[in-house]
Amino acid sequence: MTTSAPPRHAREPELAVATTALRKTYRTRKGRRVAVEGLDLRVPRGGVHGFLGPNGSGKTTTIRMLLGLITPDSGSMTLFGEPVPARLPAVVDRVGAIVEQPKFFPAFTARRNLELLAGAIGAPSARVGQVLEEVGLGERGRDRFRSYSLGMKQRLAIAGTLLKDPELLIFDEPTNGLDPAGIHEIRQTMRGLADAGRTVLVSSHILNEVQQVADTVTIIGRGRLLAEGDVESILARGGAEAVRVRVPDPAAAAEVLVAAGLAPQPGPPGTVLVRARPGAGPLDGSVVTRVLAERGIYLAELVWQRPDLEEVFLDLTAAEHLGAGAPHAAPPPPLPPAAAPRRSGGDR
Ligand SMILES: Nc1ncnc2c1ncn2[C@@H]1O[C@H](COP(=O)(O)OP(=O)(O)OP(=O)(O)O)[C@@H](O)[C@H]1O
Repeated sequence: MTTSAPPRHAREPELAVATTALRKTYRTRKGRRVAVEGLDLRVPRGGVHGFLGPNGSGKTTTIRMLLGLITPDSGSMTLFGEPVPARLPAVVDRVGAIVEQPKFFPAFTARRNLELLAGAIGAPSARVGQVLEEVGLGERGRDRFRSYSLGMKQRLAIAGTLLKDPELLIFDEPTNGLDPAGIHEIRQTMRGLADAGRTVLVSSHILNEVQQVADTVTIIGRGRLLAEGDVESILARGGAEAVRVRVPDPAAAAEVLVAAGLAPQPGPPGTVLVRARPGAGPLDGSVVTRVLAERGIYLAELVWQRPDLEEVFLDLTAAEHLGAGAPHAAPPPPLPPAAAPRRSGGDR
């Protein structure tokens, strides 16, 4: 840890989590492997913050450093404006985390498992019923753990993190191994926790999965920051919207569209994807229909396609490889001040 200069975020208590120039390398047989490289992470208080990046991009390493489980090589970190790990004992009760799967006794009921956990961590046993309700397991608390679905097991793990009533929850890949129904349950649970005023920091390598529930996100690649901000503005940076048109002869349609100054690409069979040329302003769907109709090509279907976070990530990493959009050369737009914009509703 650097100690010379005070960390830039140390007095930003509106941020639940902040890291500055965080770096971590691991010693391997082939030398040092950089896991996290100069990472600035800023998680506003309130809402769901997606911490996104492909496998091996440094998410778990960052989370483990925040929780004091491993030590950074350099850089600084704060939780609620308090420098960690130095002040971790002062803030640890405000943080609940799932980094590895907690162990529960299969033959005991969910309620009994949580009572044992509460006793072990010094949480009041009266919280057990409340946290079961909070994760939607109030009706199933008397069932044995082994009878639970994977989604319910994961919700029970989340219930365990709530026993001390923390303000910040950190979940590392909580939907790994879950089926769509389980993923839906966890998303709804995270949304509910955020809507109740908590901050949820959730990591995932499936960007689009978190896109549906996150208010703000940080996207990393190879340990470096690629983008941060609210989901809408990151999607807006992700390149032009496109329309997908279904036509009898996609090749003929593509020629017409090129001649009209548009940028067609092959789409799924029988379709063409059309984007505006870079710098040509937003795409106008009526122009697409008109230029094709003028040449006797009539659309069977026109569908707007918005970029998603996966596409934004691919664009960002492609730009990085070309050296055009190196992550620190063009800093991302700042996060909105204080709490992230809230979205109402459950699963999205
Ligand atoms: N204990 C370790 N020793 C050596 N290298 C490690 C160790 N832990 C992680 N790494 C390496 O550090 C890099 C970042 O790993 P990390 O687990 O933090 O990424 P991640 O984004 O959480 O990935 P995943 O989604 O697969 O968990 C990877 O290249 C990984 O192989």
